[in-house]
Amino acid sequence: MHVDIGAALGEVAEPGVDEDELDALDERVATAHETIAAGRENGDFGYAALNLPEETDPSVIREAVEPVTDAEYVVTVGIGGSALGAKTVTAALADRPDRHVILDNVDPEHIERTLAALPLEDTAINVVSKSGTTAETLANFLVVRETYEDAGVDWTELTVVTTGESGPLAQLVEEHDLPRLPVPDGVPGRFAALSSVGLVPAAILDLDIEGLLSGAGAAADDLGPSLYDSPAYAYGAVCYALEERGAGVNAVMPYAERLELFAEWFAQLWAESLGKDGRGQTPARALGATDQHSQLQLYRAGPRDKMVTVVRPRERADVPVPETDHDSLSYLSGADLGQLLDAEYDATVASLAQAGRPAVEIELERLDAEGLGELLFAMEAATILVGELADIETFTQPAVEWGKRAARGLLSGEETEETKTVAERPSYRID
Ligand SMILES: O=P(O)(O)OC[C@H]1O[C@](O)(CO)[C@@H](O)[C@@H]1O
Repeated sequence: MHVDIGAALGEVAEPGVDEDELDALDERVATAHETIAAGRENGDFGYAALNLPEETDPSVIREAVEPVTDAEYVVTVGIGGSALGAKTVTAALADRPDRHVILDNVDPEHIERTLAALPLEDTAINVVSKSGTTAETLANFLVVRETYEDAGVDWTELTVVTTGESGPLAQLVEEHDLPRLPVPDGVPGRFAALSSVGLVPAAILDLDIEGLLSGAGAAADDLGPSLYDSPAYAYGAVCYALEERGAGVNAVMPYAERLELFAEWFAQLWAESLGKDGRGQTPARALGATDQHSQLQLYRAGPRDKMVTVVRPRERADVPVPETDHDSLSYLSGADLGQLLDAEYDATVASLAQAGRPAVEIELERLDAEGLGELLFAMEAATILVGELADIETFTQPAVEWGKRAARGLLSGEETEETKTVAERPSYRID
């Protein structure tokens, strides 16, 4: 994996990072790296996530899912970090990503329609919750369980659970003697893709989870005291510097359909880790080349409040564009779709630079298990670095708790501070 920051430098972009500022940043990266390395060494909360490539044992995951590896489909019941990593991995690596169905919302129509379309007897159930208490996950699991029971399908034979040792989900595991995989200690959900939290569906679909972990391990080896030698830190440091200079939005635009969900996974990682103390870049999800035809106008001619992160694999499938005798289409003849997509990528980066808008390029040799592992790990390390440079608490998400308490209170009918505030919330209806 390599990172190209050329289109984010000060002589090209506004906001931009001047080369002499990079040296000053690099000194701070060296200090931050020391903290990160010490945190990894001690297995400290959050930093421990960067030890997962070594500590995750794929054979343990394969053993736990062995009873369900002949399932045609797998349905994941989880939300946030307990779903995004898993769906990113199968979307990127599976030949048939449709075999992995995700229930990471509680929309009744969607749940009903999704379950109705699944051959339940041939669908494994992957339930994931670090806390074991998340309302959406537990509600969906109860609905899934009842749906299987109503269909006369023994869900206990098809279920694998990843959760902690306590909580209602752990109790269900005990009650029904379900196979349980642990959540890694000291790792926030959004940083847990490289563990059983993110790898169970990939193992059930027999994807290369070993390659994924070794790719992540290679990225871990790249971490060092200088941004000039570590693509992950270079990405993080430049994002931090651009945010400091007004780029409050980070539009993540992979040029590969198989990486569309990567942008969704990144959005949680970036927002929930760095959205603190009144700061934090807003991650915007886009897809190249599709969103050139929807968002690029804004990225190139809108407010100078954003940066664009483009991602591409260099190796692509070969789908030639058929010859045609239309002169106006002669420029397409002989090309293949991959060449067209890469031309679009290069043109978009150049068009942003030409308009003085900052962009950072992330390139993988190829989008295989190793490449994806490297990318996921590098983005986690970049996030942790930004947290160090911004001096914020990267690994918690206190701001999400109020809403959870309010929703729980509304459902239980309990009158709480939160439910009172909900009842009194501002309203100015226009019908
Ligand atoms: O894995 P759990 O505990 O069900 O939490 C799911 C998600 O909810 C959050 O806690 C936010 O509400 C995320 O940080 C987490 O990834």
